Amino acid sequence: MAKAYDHLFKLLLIGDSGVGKTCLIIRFAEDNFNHTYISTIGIDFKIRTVDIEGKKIKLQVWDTAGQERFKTITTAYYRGAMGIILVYDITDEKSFENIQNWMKSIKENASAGVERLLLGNKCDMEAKRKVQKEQADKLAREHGIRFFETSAKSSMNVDEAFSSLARDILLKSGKSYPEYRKFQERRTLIVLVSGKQQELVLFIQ
Ligand SMILES: Nc1nc2c(ncn2[C@@H]2O[C@H](COP(=O)(O)OP(=O)(O)OP(=O)(O)O)[C@@H](O)[C@H]2O)c(=O)[nH]1
Repeated sequence: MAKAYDHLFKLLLIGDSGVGKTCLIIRFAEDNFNHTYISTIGIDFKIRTVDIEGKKIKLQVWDTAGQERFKTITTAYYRGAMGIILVYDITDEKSFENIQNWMKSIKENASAGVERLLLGNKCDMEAKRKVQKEQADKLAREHGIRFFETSAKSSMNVDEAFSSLARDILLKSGKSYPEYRKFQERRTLIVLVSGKQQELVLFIQ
């Protein structure tokens, strides 16, 4: 039987508790929204397949708990992610300041070369805005990553954000390893060669 997708990309959402990570994933995967706040315990994932550049991309989107007490569990999932979405809440300045710490956590725990994306969520709450778009634009430019303001409630920019990350991963994998495009999945392992850390990339058919 033919495979239902051409590529499988694993994405991960991180950011402070309550910024809307779960709601963004539910909006993206199920086109739904709920006002009730149930804090994520540990980790969970949802799946949606999207069409990008004529390819079927299956996105496995992992949702992490923002609470500090789950940090050991959640950082263990960074290594397997090909794309990491950093989320803050535009009405919560602290969640924006903490993006620097989440960036640090990526550096310490994720694979080198992981694609990153910055999202300022809850942009439907303009009256309560605390973080200006220009501040986040500047931060994203400093880190060389894309930035969107989103609303899981109104669905503004949600599909666009996930698709742009998937497109960047697709382009990157095609550029770096053009002869391996036909393979379905890419896994990166960190191995020690003569005491030095090296990336070993496996292509799975
Ligand atoms: N107005 C508005 N509210 C939102 C939006 N996204 C999420 N919320 C609300 O914010 C609260 C927290 O959302 P969650 O998605 O559970 O937050 P989280 O980041 O997953 O939180 P943790 O699981 O604790 O890390 C809920 O009450 C949501 O209804 C949005 O775009 N706009």
